[in-house]
This record gives sequence, structure tokens and C-alpha cells, in this order.
Amino acid sequence: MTTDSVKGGDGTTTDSVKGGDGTTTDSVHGGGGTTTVSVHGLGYVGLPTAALFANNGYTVYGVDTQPDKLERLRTDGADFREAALNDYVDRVLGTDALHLREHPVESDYHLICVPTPFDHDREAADLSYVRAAAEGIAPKLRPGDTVVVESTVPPGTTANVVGETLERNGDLLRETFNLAFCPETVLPGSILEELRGNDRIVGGIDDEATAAARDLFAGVVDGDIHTAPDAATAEFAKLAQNTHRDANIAIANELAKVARDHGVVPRPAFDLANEHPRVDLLHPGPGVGGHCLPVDPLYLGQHSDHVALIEHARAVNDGMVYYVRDLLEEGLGSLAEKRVAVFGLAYKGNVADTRNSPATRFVETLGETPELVATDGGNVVDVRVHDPHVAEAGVDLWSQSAALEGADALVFMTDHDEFTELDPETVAERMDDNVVVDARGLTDESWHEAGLDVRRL
Ligand SMILES: NC(=O)c1ccc[n+]([C@@H]2O[C@H](COP(=O)([O-])OP(=O)(O)OC[C@H]3O[C@@H](n4cnc5c(N)ncnc54)[C@H](O)[C@@H]3O)[C@@H](O)[C@H]2O)c1
Ligand SMILES: CC(=O)N[C@@H]1[C@@H](OP(=O)(O)OP(=O)(O)OC[C@H]2O[C@@H](n3ccc(=O)[nH]c3=O)[C@H](O)[C@@H]2O)O[C@H](CO)[C@@H](O)[C@@H]1O
Repeated sequence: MTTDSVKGGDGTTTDSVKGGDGTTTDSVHGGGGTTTVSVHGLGYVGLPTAALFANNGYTVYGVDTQPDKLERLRTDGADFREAALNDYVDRVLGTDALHLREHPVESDYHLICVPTPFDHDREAADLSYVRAAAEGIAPKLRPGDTVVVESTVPPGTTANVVGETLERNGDLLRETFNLAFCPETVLPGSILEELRGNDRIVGGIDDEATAAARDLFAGVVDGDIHTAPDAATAEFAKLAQNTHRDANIAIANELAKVARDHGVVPRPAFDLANEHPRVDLLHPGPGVGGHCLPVDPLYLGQHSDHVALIEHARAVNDGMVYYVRDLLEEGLGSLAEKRVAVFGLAYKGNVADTRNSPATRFVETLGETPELVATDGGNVVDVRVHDPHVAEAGVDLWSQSAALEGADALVFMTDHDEFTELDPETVAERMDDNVVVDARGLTDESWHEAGLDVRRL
């Protein structure tokens, strides 16, 4: 099987098709605001995507089933933790370029950006939101329109689940509309930059659909557009990317534990290993969180019995919170009656997102431990969580100084920049005992020199 790539966005290649900005020569529906794009689901992926097309001359309909969300957007604008992204969205909100809608409308393109959570009971992707979106689009579909799935889905979903739902709920046969998959790969924290700059993969259920999706994205992104032989290959490639990263983090985590068994501090050893031109160990840590990496590898096991390493990697990463806890217990002897400051609740540095965060699971683990729960149900270990990026969470949040005051131990669970600026002398003065568990490689020799007993991953 081969894949083709075309250069997108800069107009320097003959294969790319500019859309929307009025410079189009052969785009399907023309540009200059006459091409309409509906984006279904205005979350982390959909809202920036809607803004991308609206900022590039398309007329965009942003559709979301949550009326509150639409109202908040109308009144307060975007509230991402990226100021430039908020400006980018706010610039088109309330203009004729971006209309907010609770129900689908007719459009040349429909992009599906709805959630696809993993249903752990059924051990399968929950495709109910994708189905619901397709059911809403179907009656609005016209011959020649193009539906593009951007949500992460198991291979086969676009052609089978979405294709069948569109056909069953509308008047059109599959051959009369275009259907393709184009995965989103934005990195939370750098959404705007990656939305415009990343390469894209597109795979349609036939060549015409692939070309329609390719032409659309070629008009708005600066990266290359890689065409897949079919939608399932594009769906698989997206899952392979995140599975690859998850498994590589698992190797780093397992090697870190082995290193410590040998009395070796992991990170300096990894730096040395990475001097080899063909070695690139990732960073060990307290586990893998976020919306995608802990979930996407699981989709691959839905119709395959060959996911042994992939499943083991997941287990290694999920098990890291217990390893961090072991390091803490090793330092303190016992956790009972101890005060533990946990720095960082977000799933990774400099973001506010706590979805699937190892830090949240770590805190829960401390609370759930039978020997640490008093007869009145209260916890015998006093956990004080501090996170300068997180405003709301299921746990109480403390200021930096209040969390450290009288603490027996400090655990770094997230690599926020603010934590690298901490003065170890001040930390040592505030704490009662001196145990530090650094699961994120934030400390250096000066922390030992300040009299702190640091256990590092
Ligand atoms: N967040 C990321 O960084 C990221 C990156 C790449 C891919 N993805 C994938 O993109 C998809 C969307 O993720 P997200 O993070 O943007 O989700 P999200 O939860 O932030 O947003 C999804 C939105 O879809 C809306 N919605 C639900 N059903 C709908 C329907 N039938 N019609 C219209 N709107 C509907 C919800 O109200 C919500 O606002 C998922 O499949 C995810 O795995 C996410
Ligand atoms: C292939 C890829 O790059 N995909 C990205 C990924 O985005 P993400 O934000 O989830 O990815 P990460 O930044 O890797 O973080 C994940 C977790 O792994 C921990 N981690 C990381 C590196 C390391 O060396 N050691 C670690 O322990 C980190 O702390 C955090 O908990 O999925 C998105 C949705 O599909 C994609 O769009 C986006 O491209």
C-alpha cells in the first residue's frame, strides 16, 4: 500500500487546492465565504477547528448539543488556557464567519469532532456521540457534500458505523456523498500552533472522498497532507501514533524502576543512553494521563487478539502511581498520621486539564488505602494538593505555602514550570520532615544540599 503526500497551505505545489480565501482555482465548492463548513462538537478539537476555517474565509456553523456551552461562548468567548487561541476564536465569534447552532444545518462539509470515550465495562469505544452526530447530519446531507470524521475511533468506524448511520437516517445512497476520516493530532498546550502547522492524514471511503477531504484541509493548514488508501488505514495510523508514544513512555517507566533497583538515578542514565544516535528514551514519570494516550491504545484491541505488548505498556503506565506511592512510603516509613504535599494535579506540565491525570489517581489511592482510613471514615493521611494551573478539581486545593507548611513529604506529580522555580531552602524550612518524591525530574543537587531526602524517577 502506498500513501501520497501533498503540500498544504502555502500554495507552492500544484497538487494542493486552496479553499475559502478567494484564491481557489478548482476547489469543490469555491471560496470567499461561499463554502460552508459545519463543525459538530465544539470542544478542545472542534472549536479551534471551527475557528481555523472561519479565519480562512469559510462560512462556518459550529454545532454543539450543549446550549449552555453555546451561550457561554456567545457571552464570554473562548476560555482555553492559550491566550493566542482564545484571540483566534474570539476574532470570528459573533461574526458572519462563525455561526453557533444547537442543531445541524445544510453545509458543503460536515466535520465530526464529538467525544469517543472508552467504555471500560464493554471494553469498547463508546460511539454513541458519533452515531448521534451522524443521525443529525443525515437529513441535511445533499449529493456532493462531504462528511469528515475527526474524532478518534477504532478502525472501520468511518466506513461502517458513520456510513451506515448516514445512509439509514437520510435519503442518500453512500455513492452520492463523500465520507472520510482525518484525525486531529493537536497537542494540548500548543493547540493553535499544531492545528495550523501539523501534517494531516486523510483517508476516504473512495478516491473522491479522499480528494474532497484533502482539498479542504490543504486550504487551511501549513503542514503536508498525506492521503491514506482508505479510511480504516487513516484511523489505524492515528491510533498507532498514540500507542507508540504510550508504549515508549512505558519502556521509560520500566527502565526507571529497574535503574532504581540498581541504585542508579534514572534520568542522568537516560541522558547518557540517548547520546546514541538511534536511541531516544522518553521521560519516566508517574504515569500517562490526558484525554487520548491512556485510551487510544485500547481501541486497537477491540478487533484484534495481538495487543499483548500494548496492553502491558498500559498496565506499566497505570501502575506508576503505586510505584510513586511505594517511594513515598519508603521515605516516610508509614503514611499514617503524615501530612503529604502533592504538587501538581494536571495530567502534564503547564496545562489545567486533569482528565485521566495520574496525580488524581495518586491522591485517590492514598484516600482509598484501608489502613489510612480512620474509623470515622476520615483519612489518617493528610493530603494537601497544590496546582497553580487548576482552578477546580474534585479535591481541595491549597496554596503553595499552606500545602508545604508542616508537611512530612512533598511529591511532585506534574512538571509545571512554577515548580522548577522553587527554592529548596525555603521548602525545607516550611516542611516538618524532609522527604521529597520527584516523579517528574524537577529537582537537582541543590535539593540534597538543602537537607532534603529526594527520591527521583
Ligand atoms: N482533546 C484533544 O487534545 C484531542 C486531540 C486529538 C483527538 N481528539 C479526539 O477528538 C474528539 C473530540 O475530543 P475533544 O477533546 O474535543 O472533546 P470535548 O469533550 O472537549 O468536546 C466535545 C464536544 O462535542 C459536543 N457534542 C457531543 N455530542 C454532540 C453531537 N451529537 N453533536 C454536536 N456536538 C456534540 C459536546 O457537547 C462537547 O462540547 C475525541 O474523539 C478525541 O479523542 C482529542
Ligand atoms: C503521539 C502524540 O504525541 N500524541 C499527542 C497526545 O497529546 P498528550 O497531551 O496526551 O501527550 P503527551 O504530551 O505525550 O502527554 C501524555 C501523558 O504522558 C506523560 N508523558 C509524556 C512524555 C514523556 O516523556 N513522559 C510522560 O510521562 C505526560 O506527562 C502525560 O501525562 O495525544 C493527543 C490526542 O490524541 C494528540 O493530539 C497529541 O499529538
